Amino acid sequence: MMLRVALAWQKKRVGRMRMPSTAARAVHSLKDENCPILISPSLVSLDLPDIWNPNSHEFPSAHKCSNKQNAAIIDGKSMAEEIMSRIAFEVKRMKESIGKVPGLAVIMVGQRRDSQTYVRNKIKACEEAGIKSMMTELPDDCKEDEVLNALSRFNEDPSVHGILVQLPLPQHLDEAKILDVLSLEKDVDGFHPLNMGNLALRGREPLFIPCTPKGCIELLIRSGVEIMGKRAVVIGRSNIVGLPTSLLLQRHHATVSIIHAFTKNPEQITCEADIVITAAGVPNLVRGNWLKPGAIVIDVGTNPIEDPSCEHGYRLRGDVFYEEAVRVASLITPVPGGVGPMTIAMLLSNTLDSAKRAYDFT
Ligand SMILES: NC(=O)C1=CN([C@@H]2O[C@H](COP(=O)(O)OP(=O)(O)OC[C@H]3O[C@@H](n4cnc5c(N)ncnc54)[C@H](OP(=O)(O)O)[C@@H]3O)[C@@H](O)[C@H]2O)C=CC1
Ligand SMILES: Nc1nc(=O)c2c([nH]1)NC[C@@H]1CN(c3ccc(C(=O)N[C@@H](CCC(=O)O)C(=O)O)cc3)C=[N+]21
Repeated sequence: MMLRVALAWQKKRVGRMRMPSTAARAVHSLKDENCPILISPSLVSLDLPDIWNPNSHEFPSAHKCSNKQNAAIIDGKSMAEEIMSRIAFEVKRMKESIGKVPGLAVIMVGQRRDSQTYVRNKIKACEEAGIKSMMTELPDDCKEDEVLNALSRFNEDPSVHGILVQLPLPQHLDEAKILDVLSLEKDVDGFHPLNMGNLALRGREPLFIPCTPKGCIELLIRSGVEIMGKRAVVIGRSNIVGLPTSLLLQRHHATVSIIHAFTKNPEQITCEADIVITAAGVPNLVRGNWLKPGAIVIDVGTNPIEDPSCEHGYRLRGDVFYEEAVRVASLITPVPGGVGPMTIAMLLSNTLDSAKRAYDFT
């Protein structure tokens, strides 16, 4: 039987037809609620692991490989919707109380189709939450100075609280130089070297945690998974996903192994993991026999596979061979509908936090 891990109240929402968006719809129902938007604890509290004890996910002891689907599906889409509703509520409260709303600026260079889709999704999510969004689009062959100028304008604009430079940038642009210029206080992606460094250093706290890793942790915690003491494997070590995910898992006291393109026998390492987070960009890389029975699998991979029968001529596939993995794992995220929507929710959450910090609004 397929189980869906989602929040029960989501199904009970009323007034679906009248409100324009999911986020706006739930604003009314949240008026009296006073709980935090995200469940993951702040990094400061992680220095005191014994005070934090979430409900623990039970790992099945028996080997459960069969033809049946065993894993519960982590419903990232509805978890993200729930978070977005709370963000929309907070944005409304901010607007009513100080007459300001958070602002997110996006810089996009070039015409990559996947980047256009992601950016469009992010801007739509901002609209739904009442966050102001701005976008600068530059041509593929633009000069580095044009990007830096756009960045400086957003750095200085007090109505902008978050800046996102959509990656990857075209080859001729120096990504490191551009990210260095991004104001630390507006780095809602968490990619600035100081934010990344502070994520890595014990006793320090970054201003922002990168959205995809933060979304992965939030998915785990919302699904009742205890991370502390678990063996985790991260596949991929990129600056935007793999590396910060492994750092964040360590902050949560997991024992972390990192697999990359030069790792020998990755399946032997993955087989020992309680939690597997994949971000390799290789469709179907992780087969069912790479997984320990009962493992928890978070699939970040979002890989387009040509398919003329689909609306856009392609469909999305994760890094995990889903049909096999679902028979071995105990919990798994789908693609689409898993990490992707959560990444966007975390971006909006970081932008809201940034605006609250800028206006000293609690
Ligand atoms: N859902 C979401 O929110 C997001 C999804 N993504 C998706 O996640 C995936 C990864 O993205 P990103 O981190 O930017 O990708 P990168 O290409 O920057 O990094 C890929 C990483 O995977 C490693 N790798 C590549 N092939 C293999 C292999 N065969 N075995 C083991 N490791 C391998 C690489 O190793 P090495 O370092 O040795 O080269 C590298 O560290 C993509 O599918 C992307 O679309 C990305 C961001 C957000
Ligand atoms: N500065 C920067 N920050 C990023 O966070 C960043 C980036 N650059 N470059 C590219 C990657 C990729 N990424 C995704 C975001 C949402 C989905 C997402 O919403 N996916 C949907 C499907 C979307 C679709 O249908 O195409 C899902 O999985 O359900 C996917 C991928 C953020 N990235």
